[in-house]
Amino acid sequence: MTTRVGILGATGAVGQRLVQLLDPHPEFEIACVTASDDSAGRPYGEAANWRIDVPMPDALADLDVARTEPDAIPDDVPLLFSSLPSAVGERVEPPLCEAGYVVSSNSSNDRMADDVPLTIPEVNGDHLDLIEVQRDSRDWDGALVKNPNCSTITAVPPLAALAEFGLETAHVATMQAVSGGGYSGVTSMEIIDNVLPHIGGEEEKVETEPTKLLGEFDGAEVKRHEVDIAASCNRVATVDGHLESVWADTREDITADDAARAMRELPALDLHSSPDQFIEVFEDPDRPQPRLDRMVGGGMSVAAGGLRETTRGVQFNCLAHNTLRGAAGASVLNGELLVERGWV
Ligand SMILES: NC(=O)C1=CN([C@@H]2O[C@H](COP(=O)(O)OP(=O)(O)OC[C@H]3O[C@@H](n4cnc5c(N)ncnc54)[C@H](OP(=O)(O)O)[C@@H]3O)[C@@H](O)[C@H]2O)C=CC1
Ligand SMILES: N[C@@H](CC(=O)OP(=O)(O)O)C(=O)O
Repeated sequence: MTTRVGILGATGAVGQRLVQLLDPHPEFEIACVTASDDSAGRPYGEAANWRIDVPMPDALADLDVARTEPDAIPDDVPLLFSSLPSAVGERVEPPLCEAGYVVSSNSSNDRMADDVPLTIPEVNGDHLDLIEVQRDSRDWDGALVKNPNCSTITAVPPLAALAEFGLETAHVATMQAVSGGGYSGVTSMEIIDNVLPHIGGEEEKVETEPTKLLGEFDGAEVKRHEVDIAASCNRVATVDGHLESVWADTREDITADDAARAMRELPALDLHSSPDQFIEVFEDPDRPQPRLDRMVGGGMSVAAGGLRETTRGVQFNCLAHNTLRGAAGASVLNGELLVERGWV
């Protein structure tokens, strides 16, 4: 049996990726797409300025875009995937949850709220049980679940693998693709022949979101992990795929081989969008690279490489496709887990 789903912000960069992933999905059926009032009432094929490298699904082109509010969304669509600007998400997601919809959201609003699960299914899928606490405290029939920032999603899986060695601190320097800023986020005059050494708010997210993701849920709250993270976030002239250099310090002695083994052994899940190998570890020191490796595991694996020992731990590079594993794919995976665990 398929679950009817809606996509909020379906005309945007991440929304189009959601359409790409959900249209052929065997467990979900796209029943509703929403966007701003400028797009509402128009067929999706006309409202969406389609820019990804697969054709727009025929079935979507004639579907009318709905307004992004509870009254405009059919009652028999229990699960909504949200890729709205965060200020819009902050305003519209809670009323939708109150109205009974389960919202799997990419947007950064409410990620760090104590009663909102922030999940990467392979790392902390058990945090979904926080929905019980959320429903009690907010008196909602629906639920709000978030996936992390795309740079956070890239660094956290390898760090989760290193947790067994007593992860104490991490320094992260990102090289982020232009698609992370959305279609009109970075102009060609800004980025060609250039690197932009600042992405507003990104460093704070990379420094704080991992403490929640790597934290322990005790049935009532998530006890934050004590890892101390410092980040420097940079925009580079790649289209897709965030590459990051990470220095991780551990309490216990660790070799590069120990780290590679721990990363390779972090289990994948058996969900439709799960890659076979969650972290793909490269031996070749000049991999992973964005153009060559962003599609490992269908764009859903995290790639790591360049592992070497330092005086206090290990250094490595890691990479994930920012609009697949880092955004739309992350939300779809959360949606699959929500259904599997009976929250939808
Ligand atoms: N790009 C990326 O790699 C990542 C993005 N994200 C997050 O995902 C979200 C979407 O990003 P992205 O797709 O790049 O953004 P876009 O600007 O490309 O798309 C925004 C979407 O939201 C809709 N929208 C805008 N304003 C409103 C409104 N007032 N009411 C209802 N709908 C509205 C737009 O509709 P319309 O077309 O009608 O304007 C469009 O569908 C953001 O929160 C972003 O931070 C997260 C991780 C990675
Ligand atoms: N800021 C990220 C993308 C993004 O939208 O992040 P967030 O989901 O935290 O707002 C980037 O530019 O690559």
